Amino acid sequence: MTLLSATGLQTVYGEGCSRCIESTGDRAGTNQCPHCGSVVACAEADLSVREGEVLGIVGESGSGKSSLAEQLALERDPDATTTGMVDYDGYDGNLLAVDYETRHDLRTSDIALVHQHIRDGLNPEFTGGGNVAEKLLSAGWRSYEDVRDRVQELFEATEIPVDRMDDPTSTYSGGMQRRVQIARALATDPELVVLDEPTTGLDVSVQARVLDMFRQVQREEGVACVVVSHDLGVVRLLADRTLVMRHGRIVESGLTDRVMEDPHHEYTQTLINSVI
Ligand SMILES: Nc1ncnc2c1ncn2[C@@H]1O[C@H](COP(=O)(O)OP(=O)(O)OP(=O)(O)O)[C@@H](O)[C@H]1O
Repeated sequence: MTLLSATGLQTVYGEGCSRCIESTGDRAGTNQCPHCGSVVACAEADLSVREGEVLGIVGESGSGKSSLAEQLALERDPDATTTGMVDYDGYDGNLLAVDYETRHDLRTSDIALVHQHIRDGLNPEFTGGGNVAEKLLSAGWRSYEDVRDRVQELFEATEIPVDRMDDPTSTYSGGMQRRVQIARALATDPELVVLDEPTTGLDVSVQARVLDMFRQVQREEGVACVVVSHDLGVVRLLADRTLVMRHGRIVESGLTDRVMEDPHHEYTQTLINSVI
């Protein structure tokens, strides 16, 4: 069943003009409007995410992946530069237009974002356990025992040593901090997790372990996920379906195996050839 479906997602940085959309994108070969200089980070983006599925979004740096992901994770305030329609199972109307309180509730309980940069997602001065507990407290959990038990459960699931729970997050390794971000994202049993560049800043061997852990937890929990990465290997490992972005547009989409083995778009072929 479809959990989320989005149509016409668009983020423009700058004033924008009536010619921005026609003058940018894959055919134009740029995401910058030659008439007004605004950057069309993403436009005309339609996508859907089914319950429990992993959707990958891949593309080179600047192709608009994070801008799209931020919209899906309700990170951007709706304004003239961020438009589109998001239908979310169980909610009436456009999710991008909900009031502040509903947005806060959704982000606390239903839709979680794992930020690309660890500094954006965690407070380094809090303990690792505290960073996860904070999410539970903001969702209304009040019992100290329940919070502590849940944090311990999440530490175990994400393979963080439980005996480090009360140490400051700043003393954790990069891989452990990424795991704390994931534990925090999963804390309230969300239906959708958006992971933005989950391997940024991690050594290759640590990347593999974090991705394996995430794949296992994602399957066990049955949580739907949008994974954004410039790294085809990450998307190939995690995603059931994949979207390819270029110059702010989705240029190809399909089952991940099909996209990787029989890419239709010239740009996807180049991306794949560049890593073989
Ligand atoms: N706050 C901003 N102001 C102006 N332009 C921006 C802003 N944020 C992003 N952009 C531009 O929007 C375009 C898309 O950026 P975005 O971060 O969404 O791409 P990305 O594919 O996620 O790239 P990366 O992998 O490097 O994060 C880029 O050209 C970027 O320079």
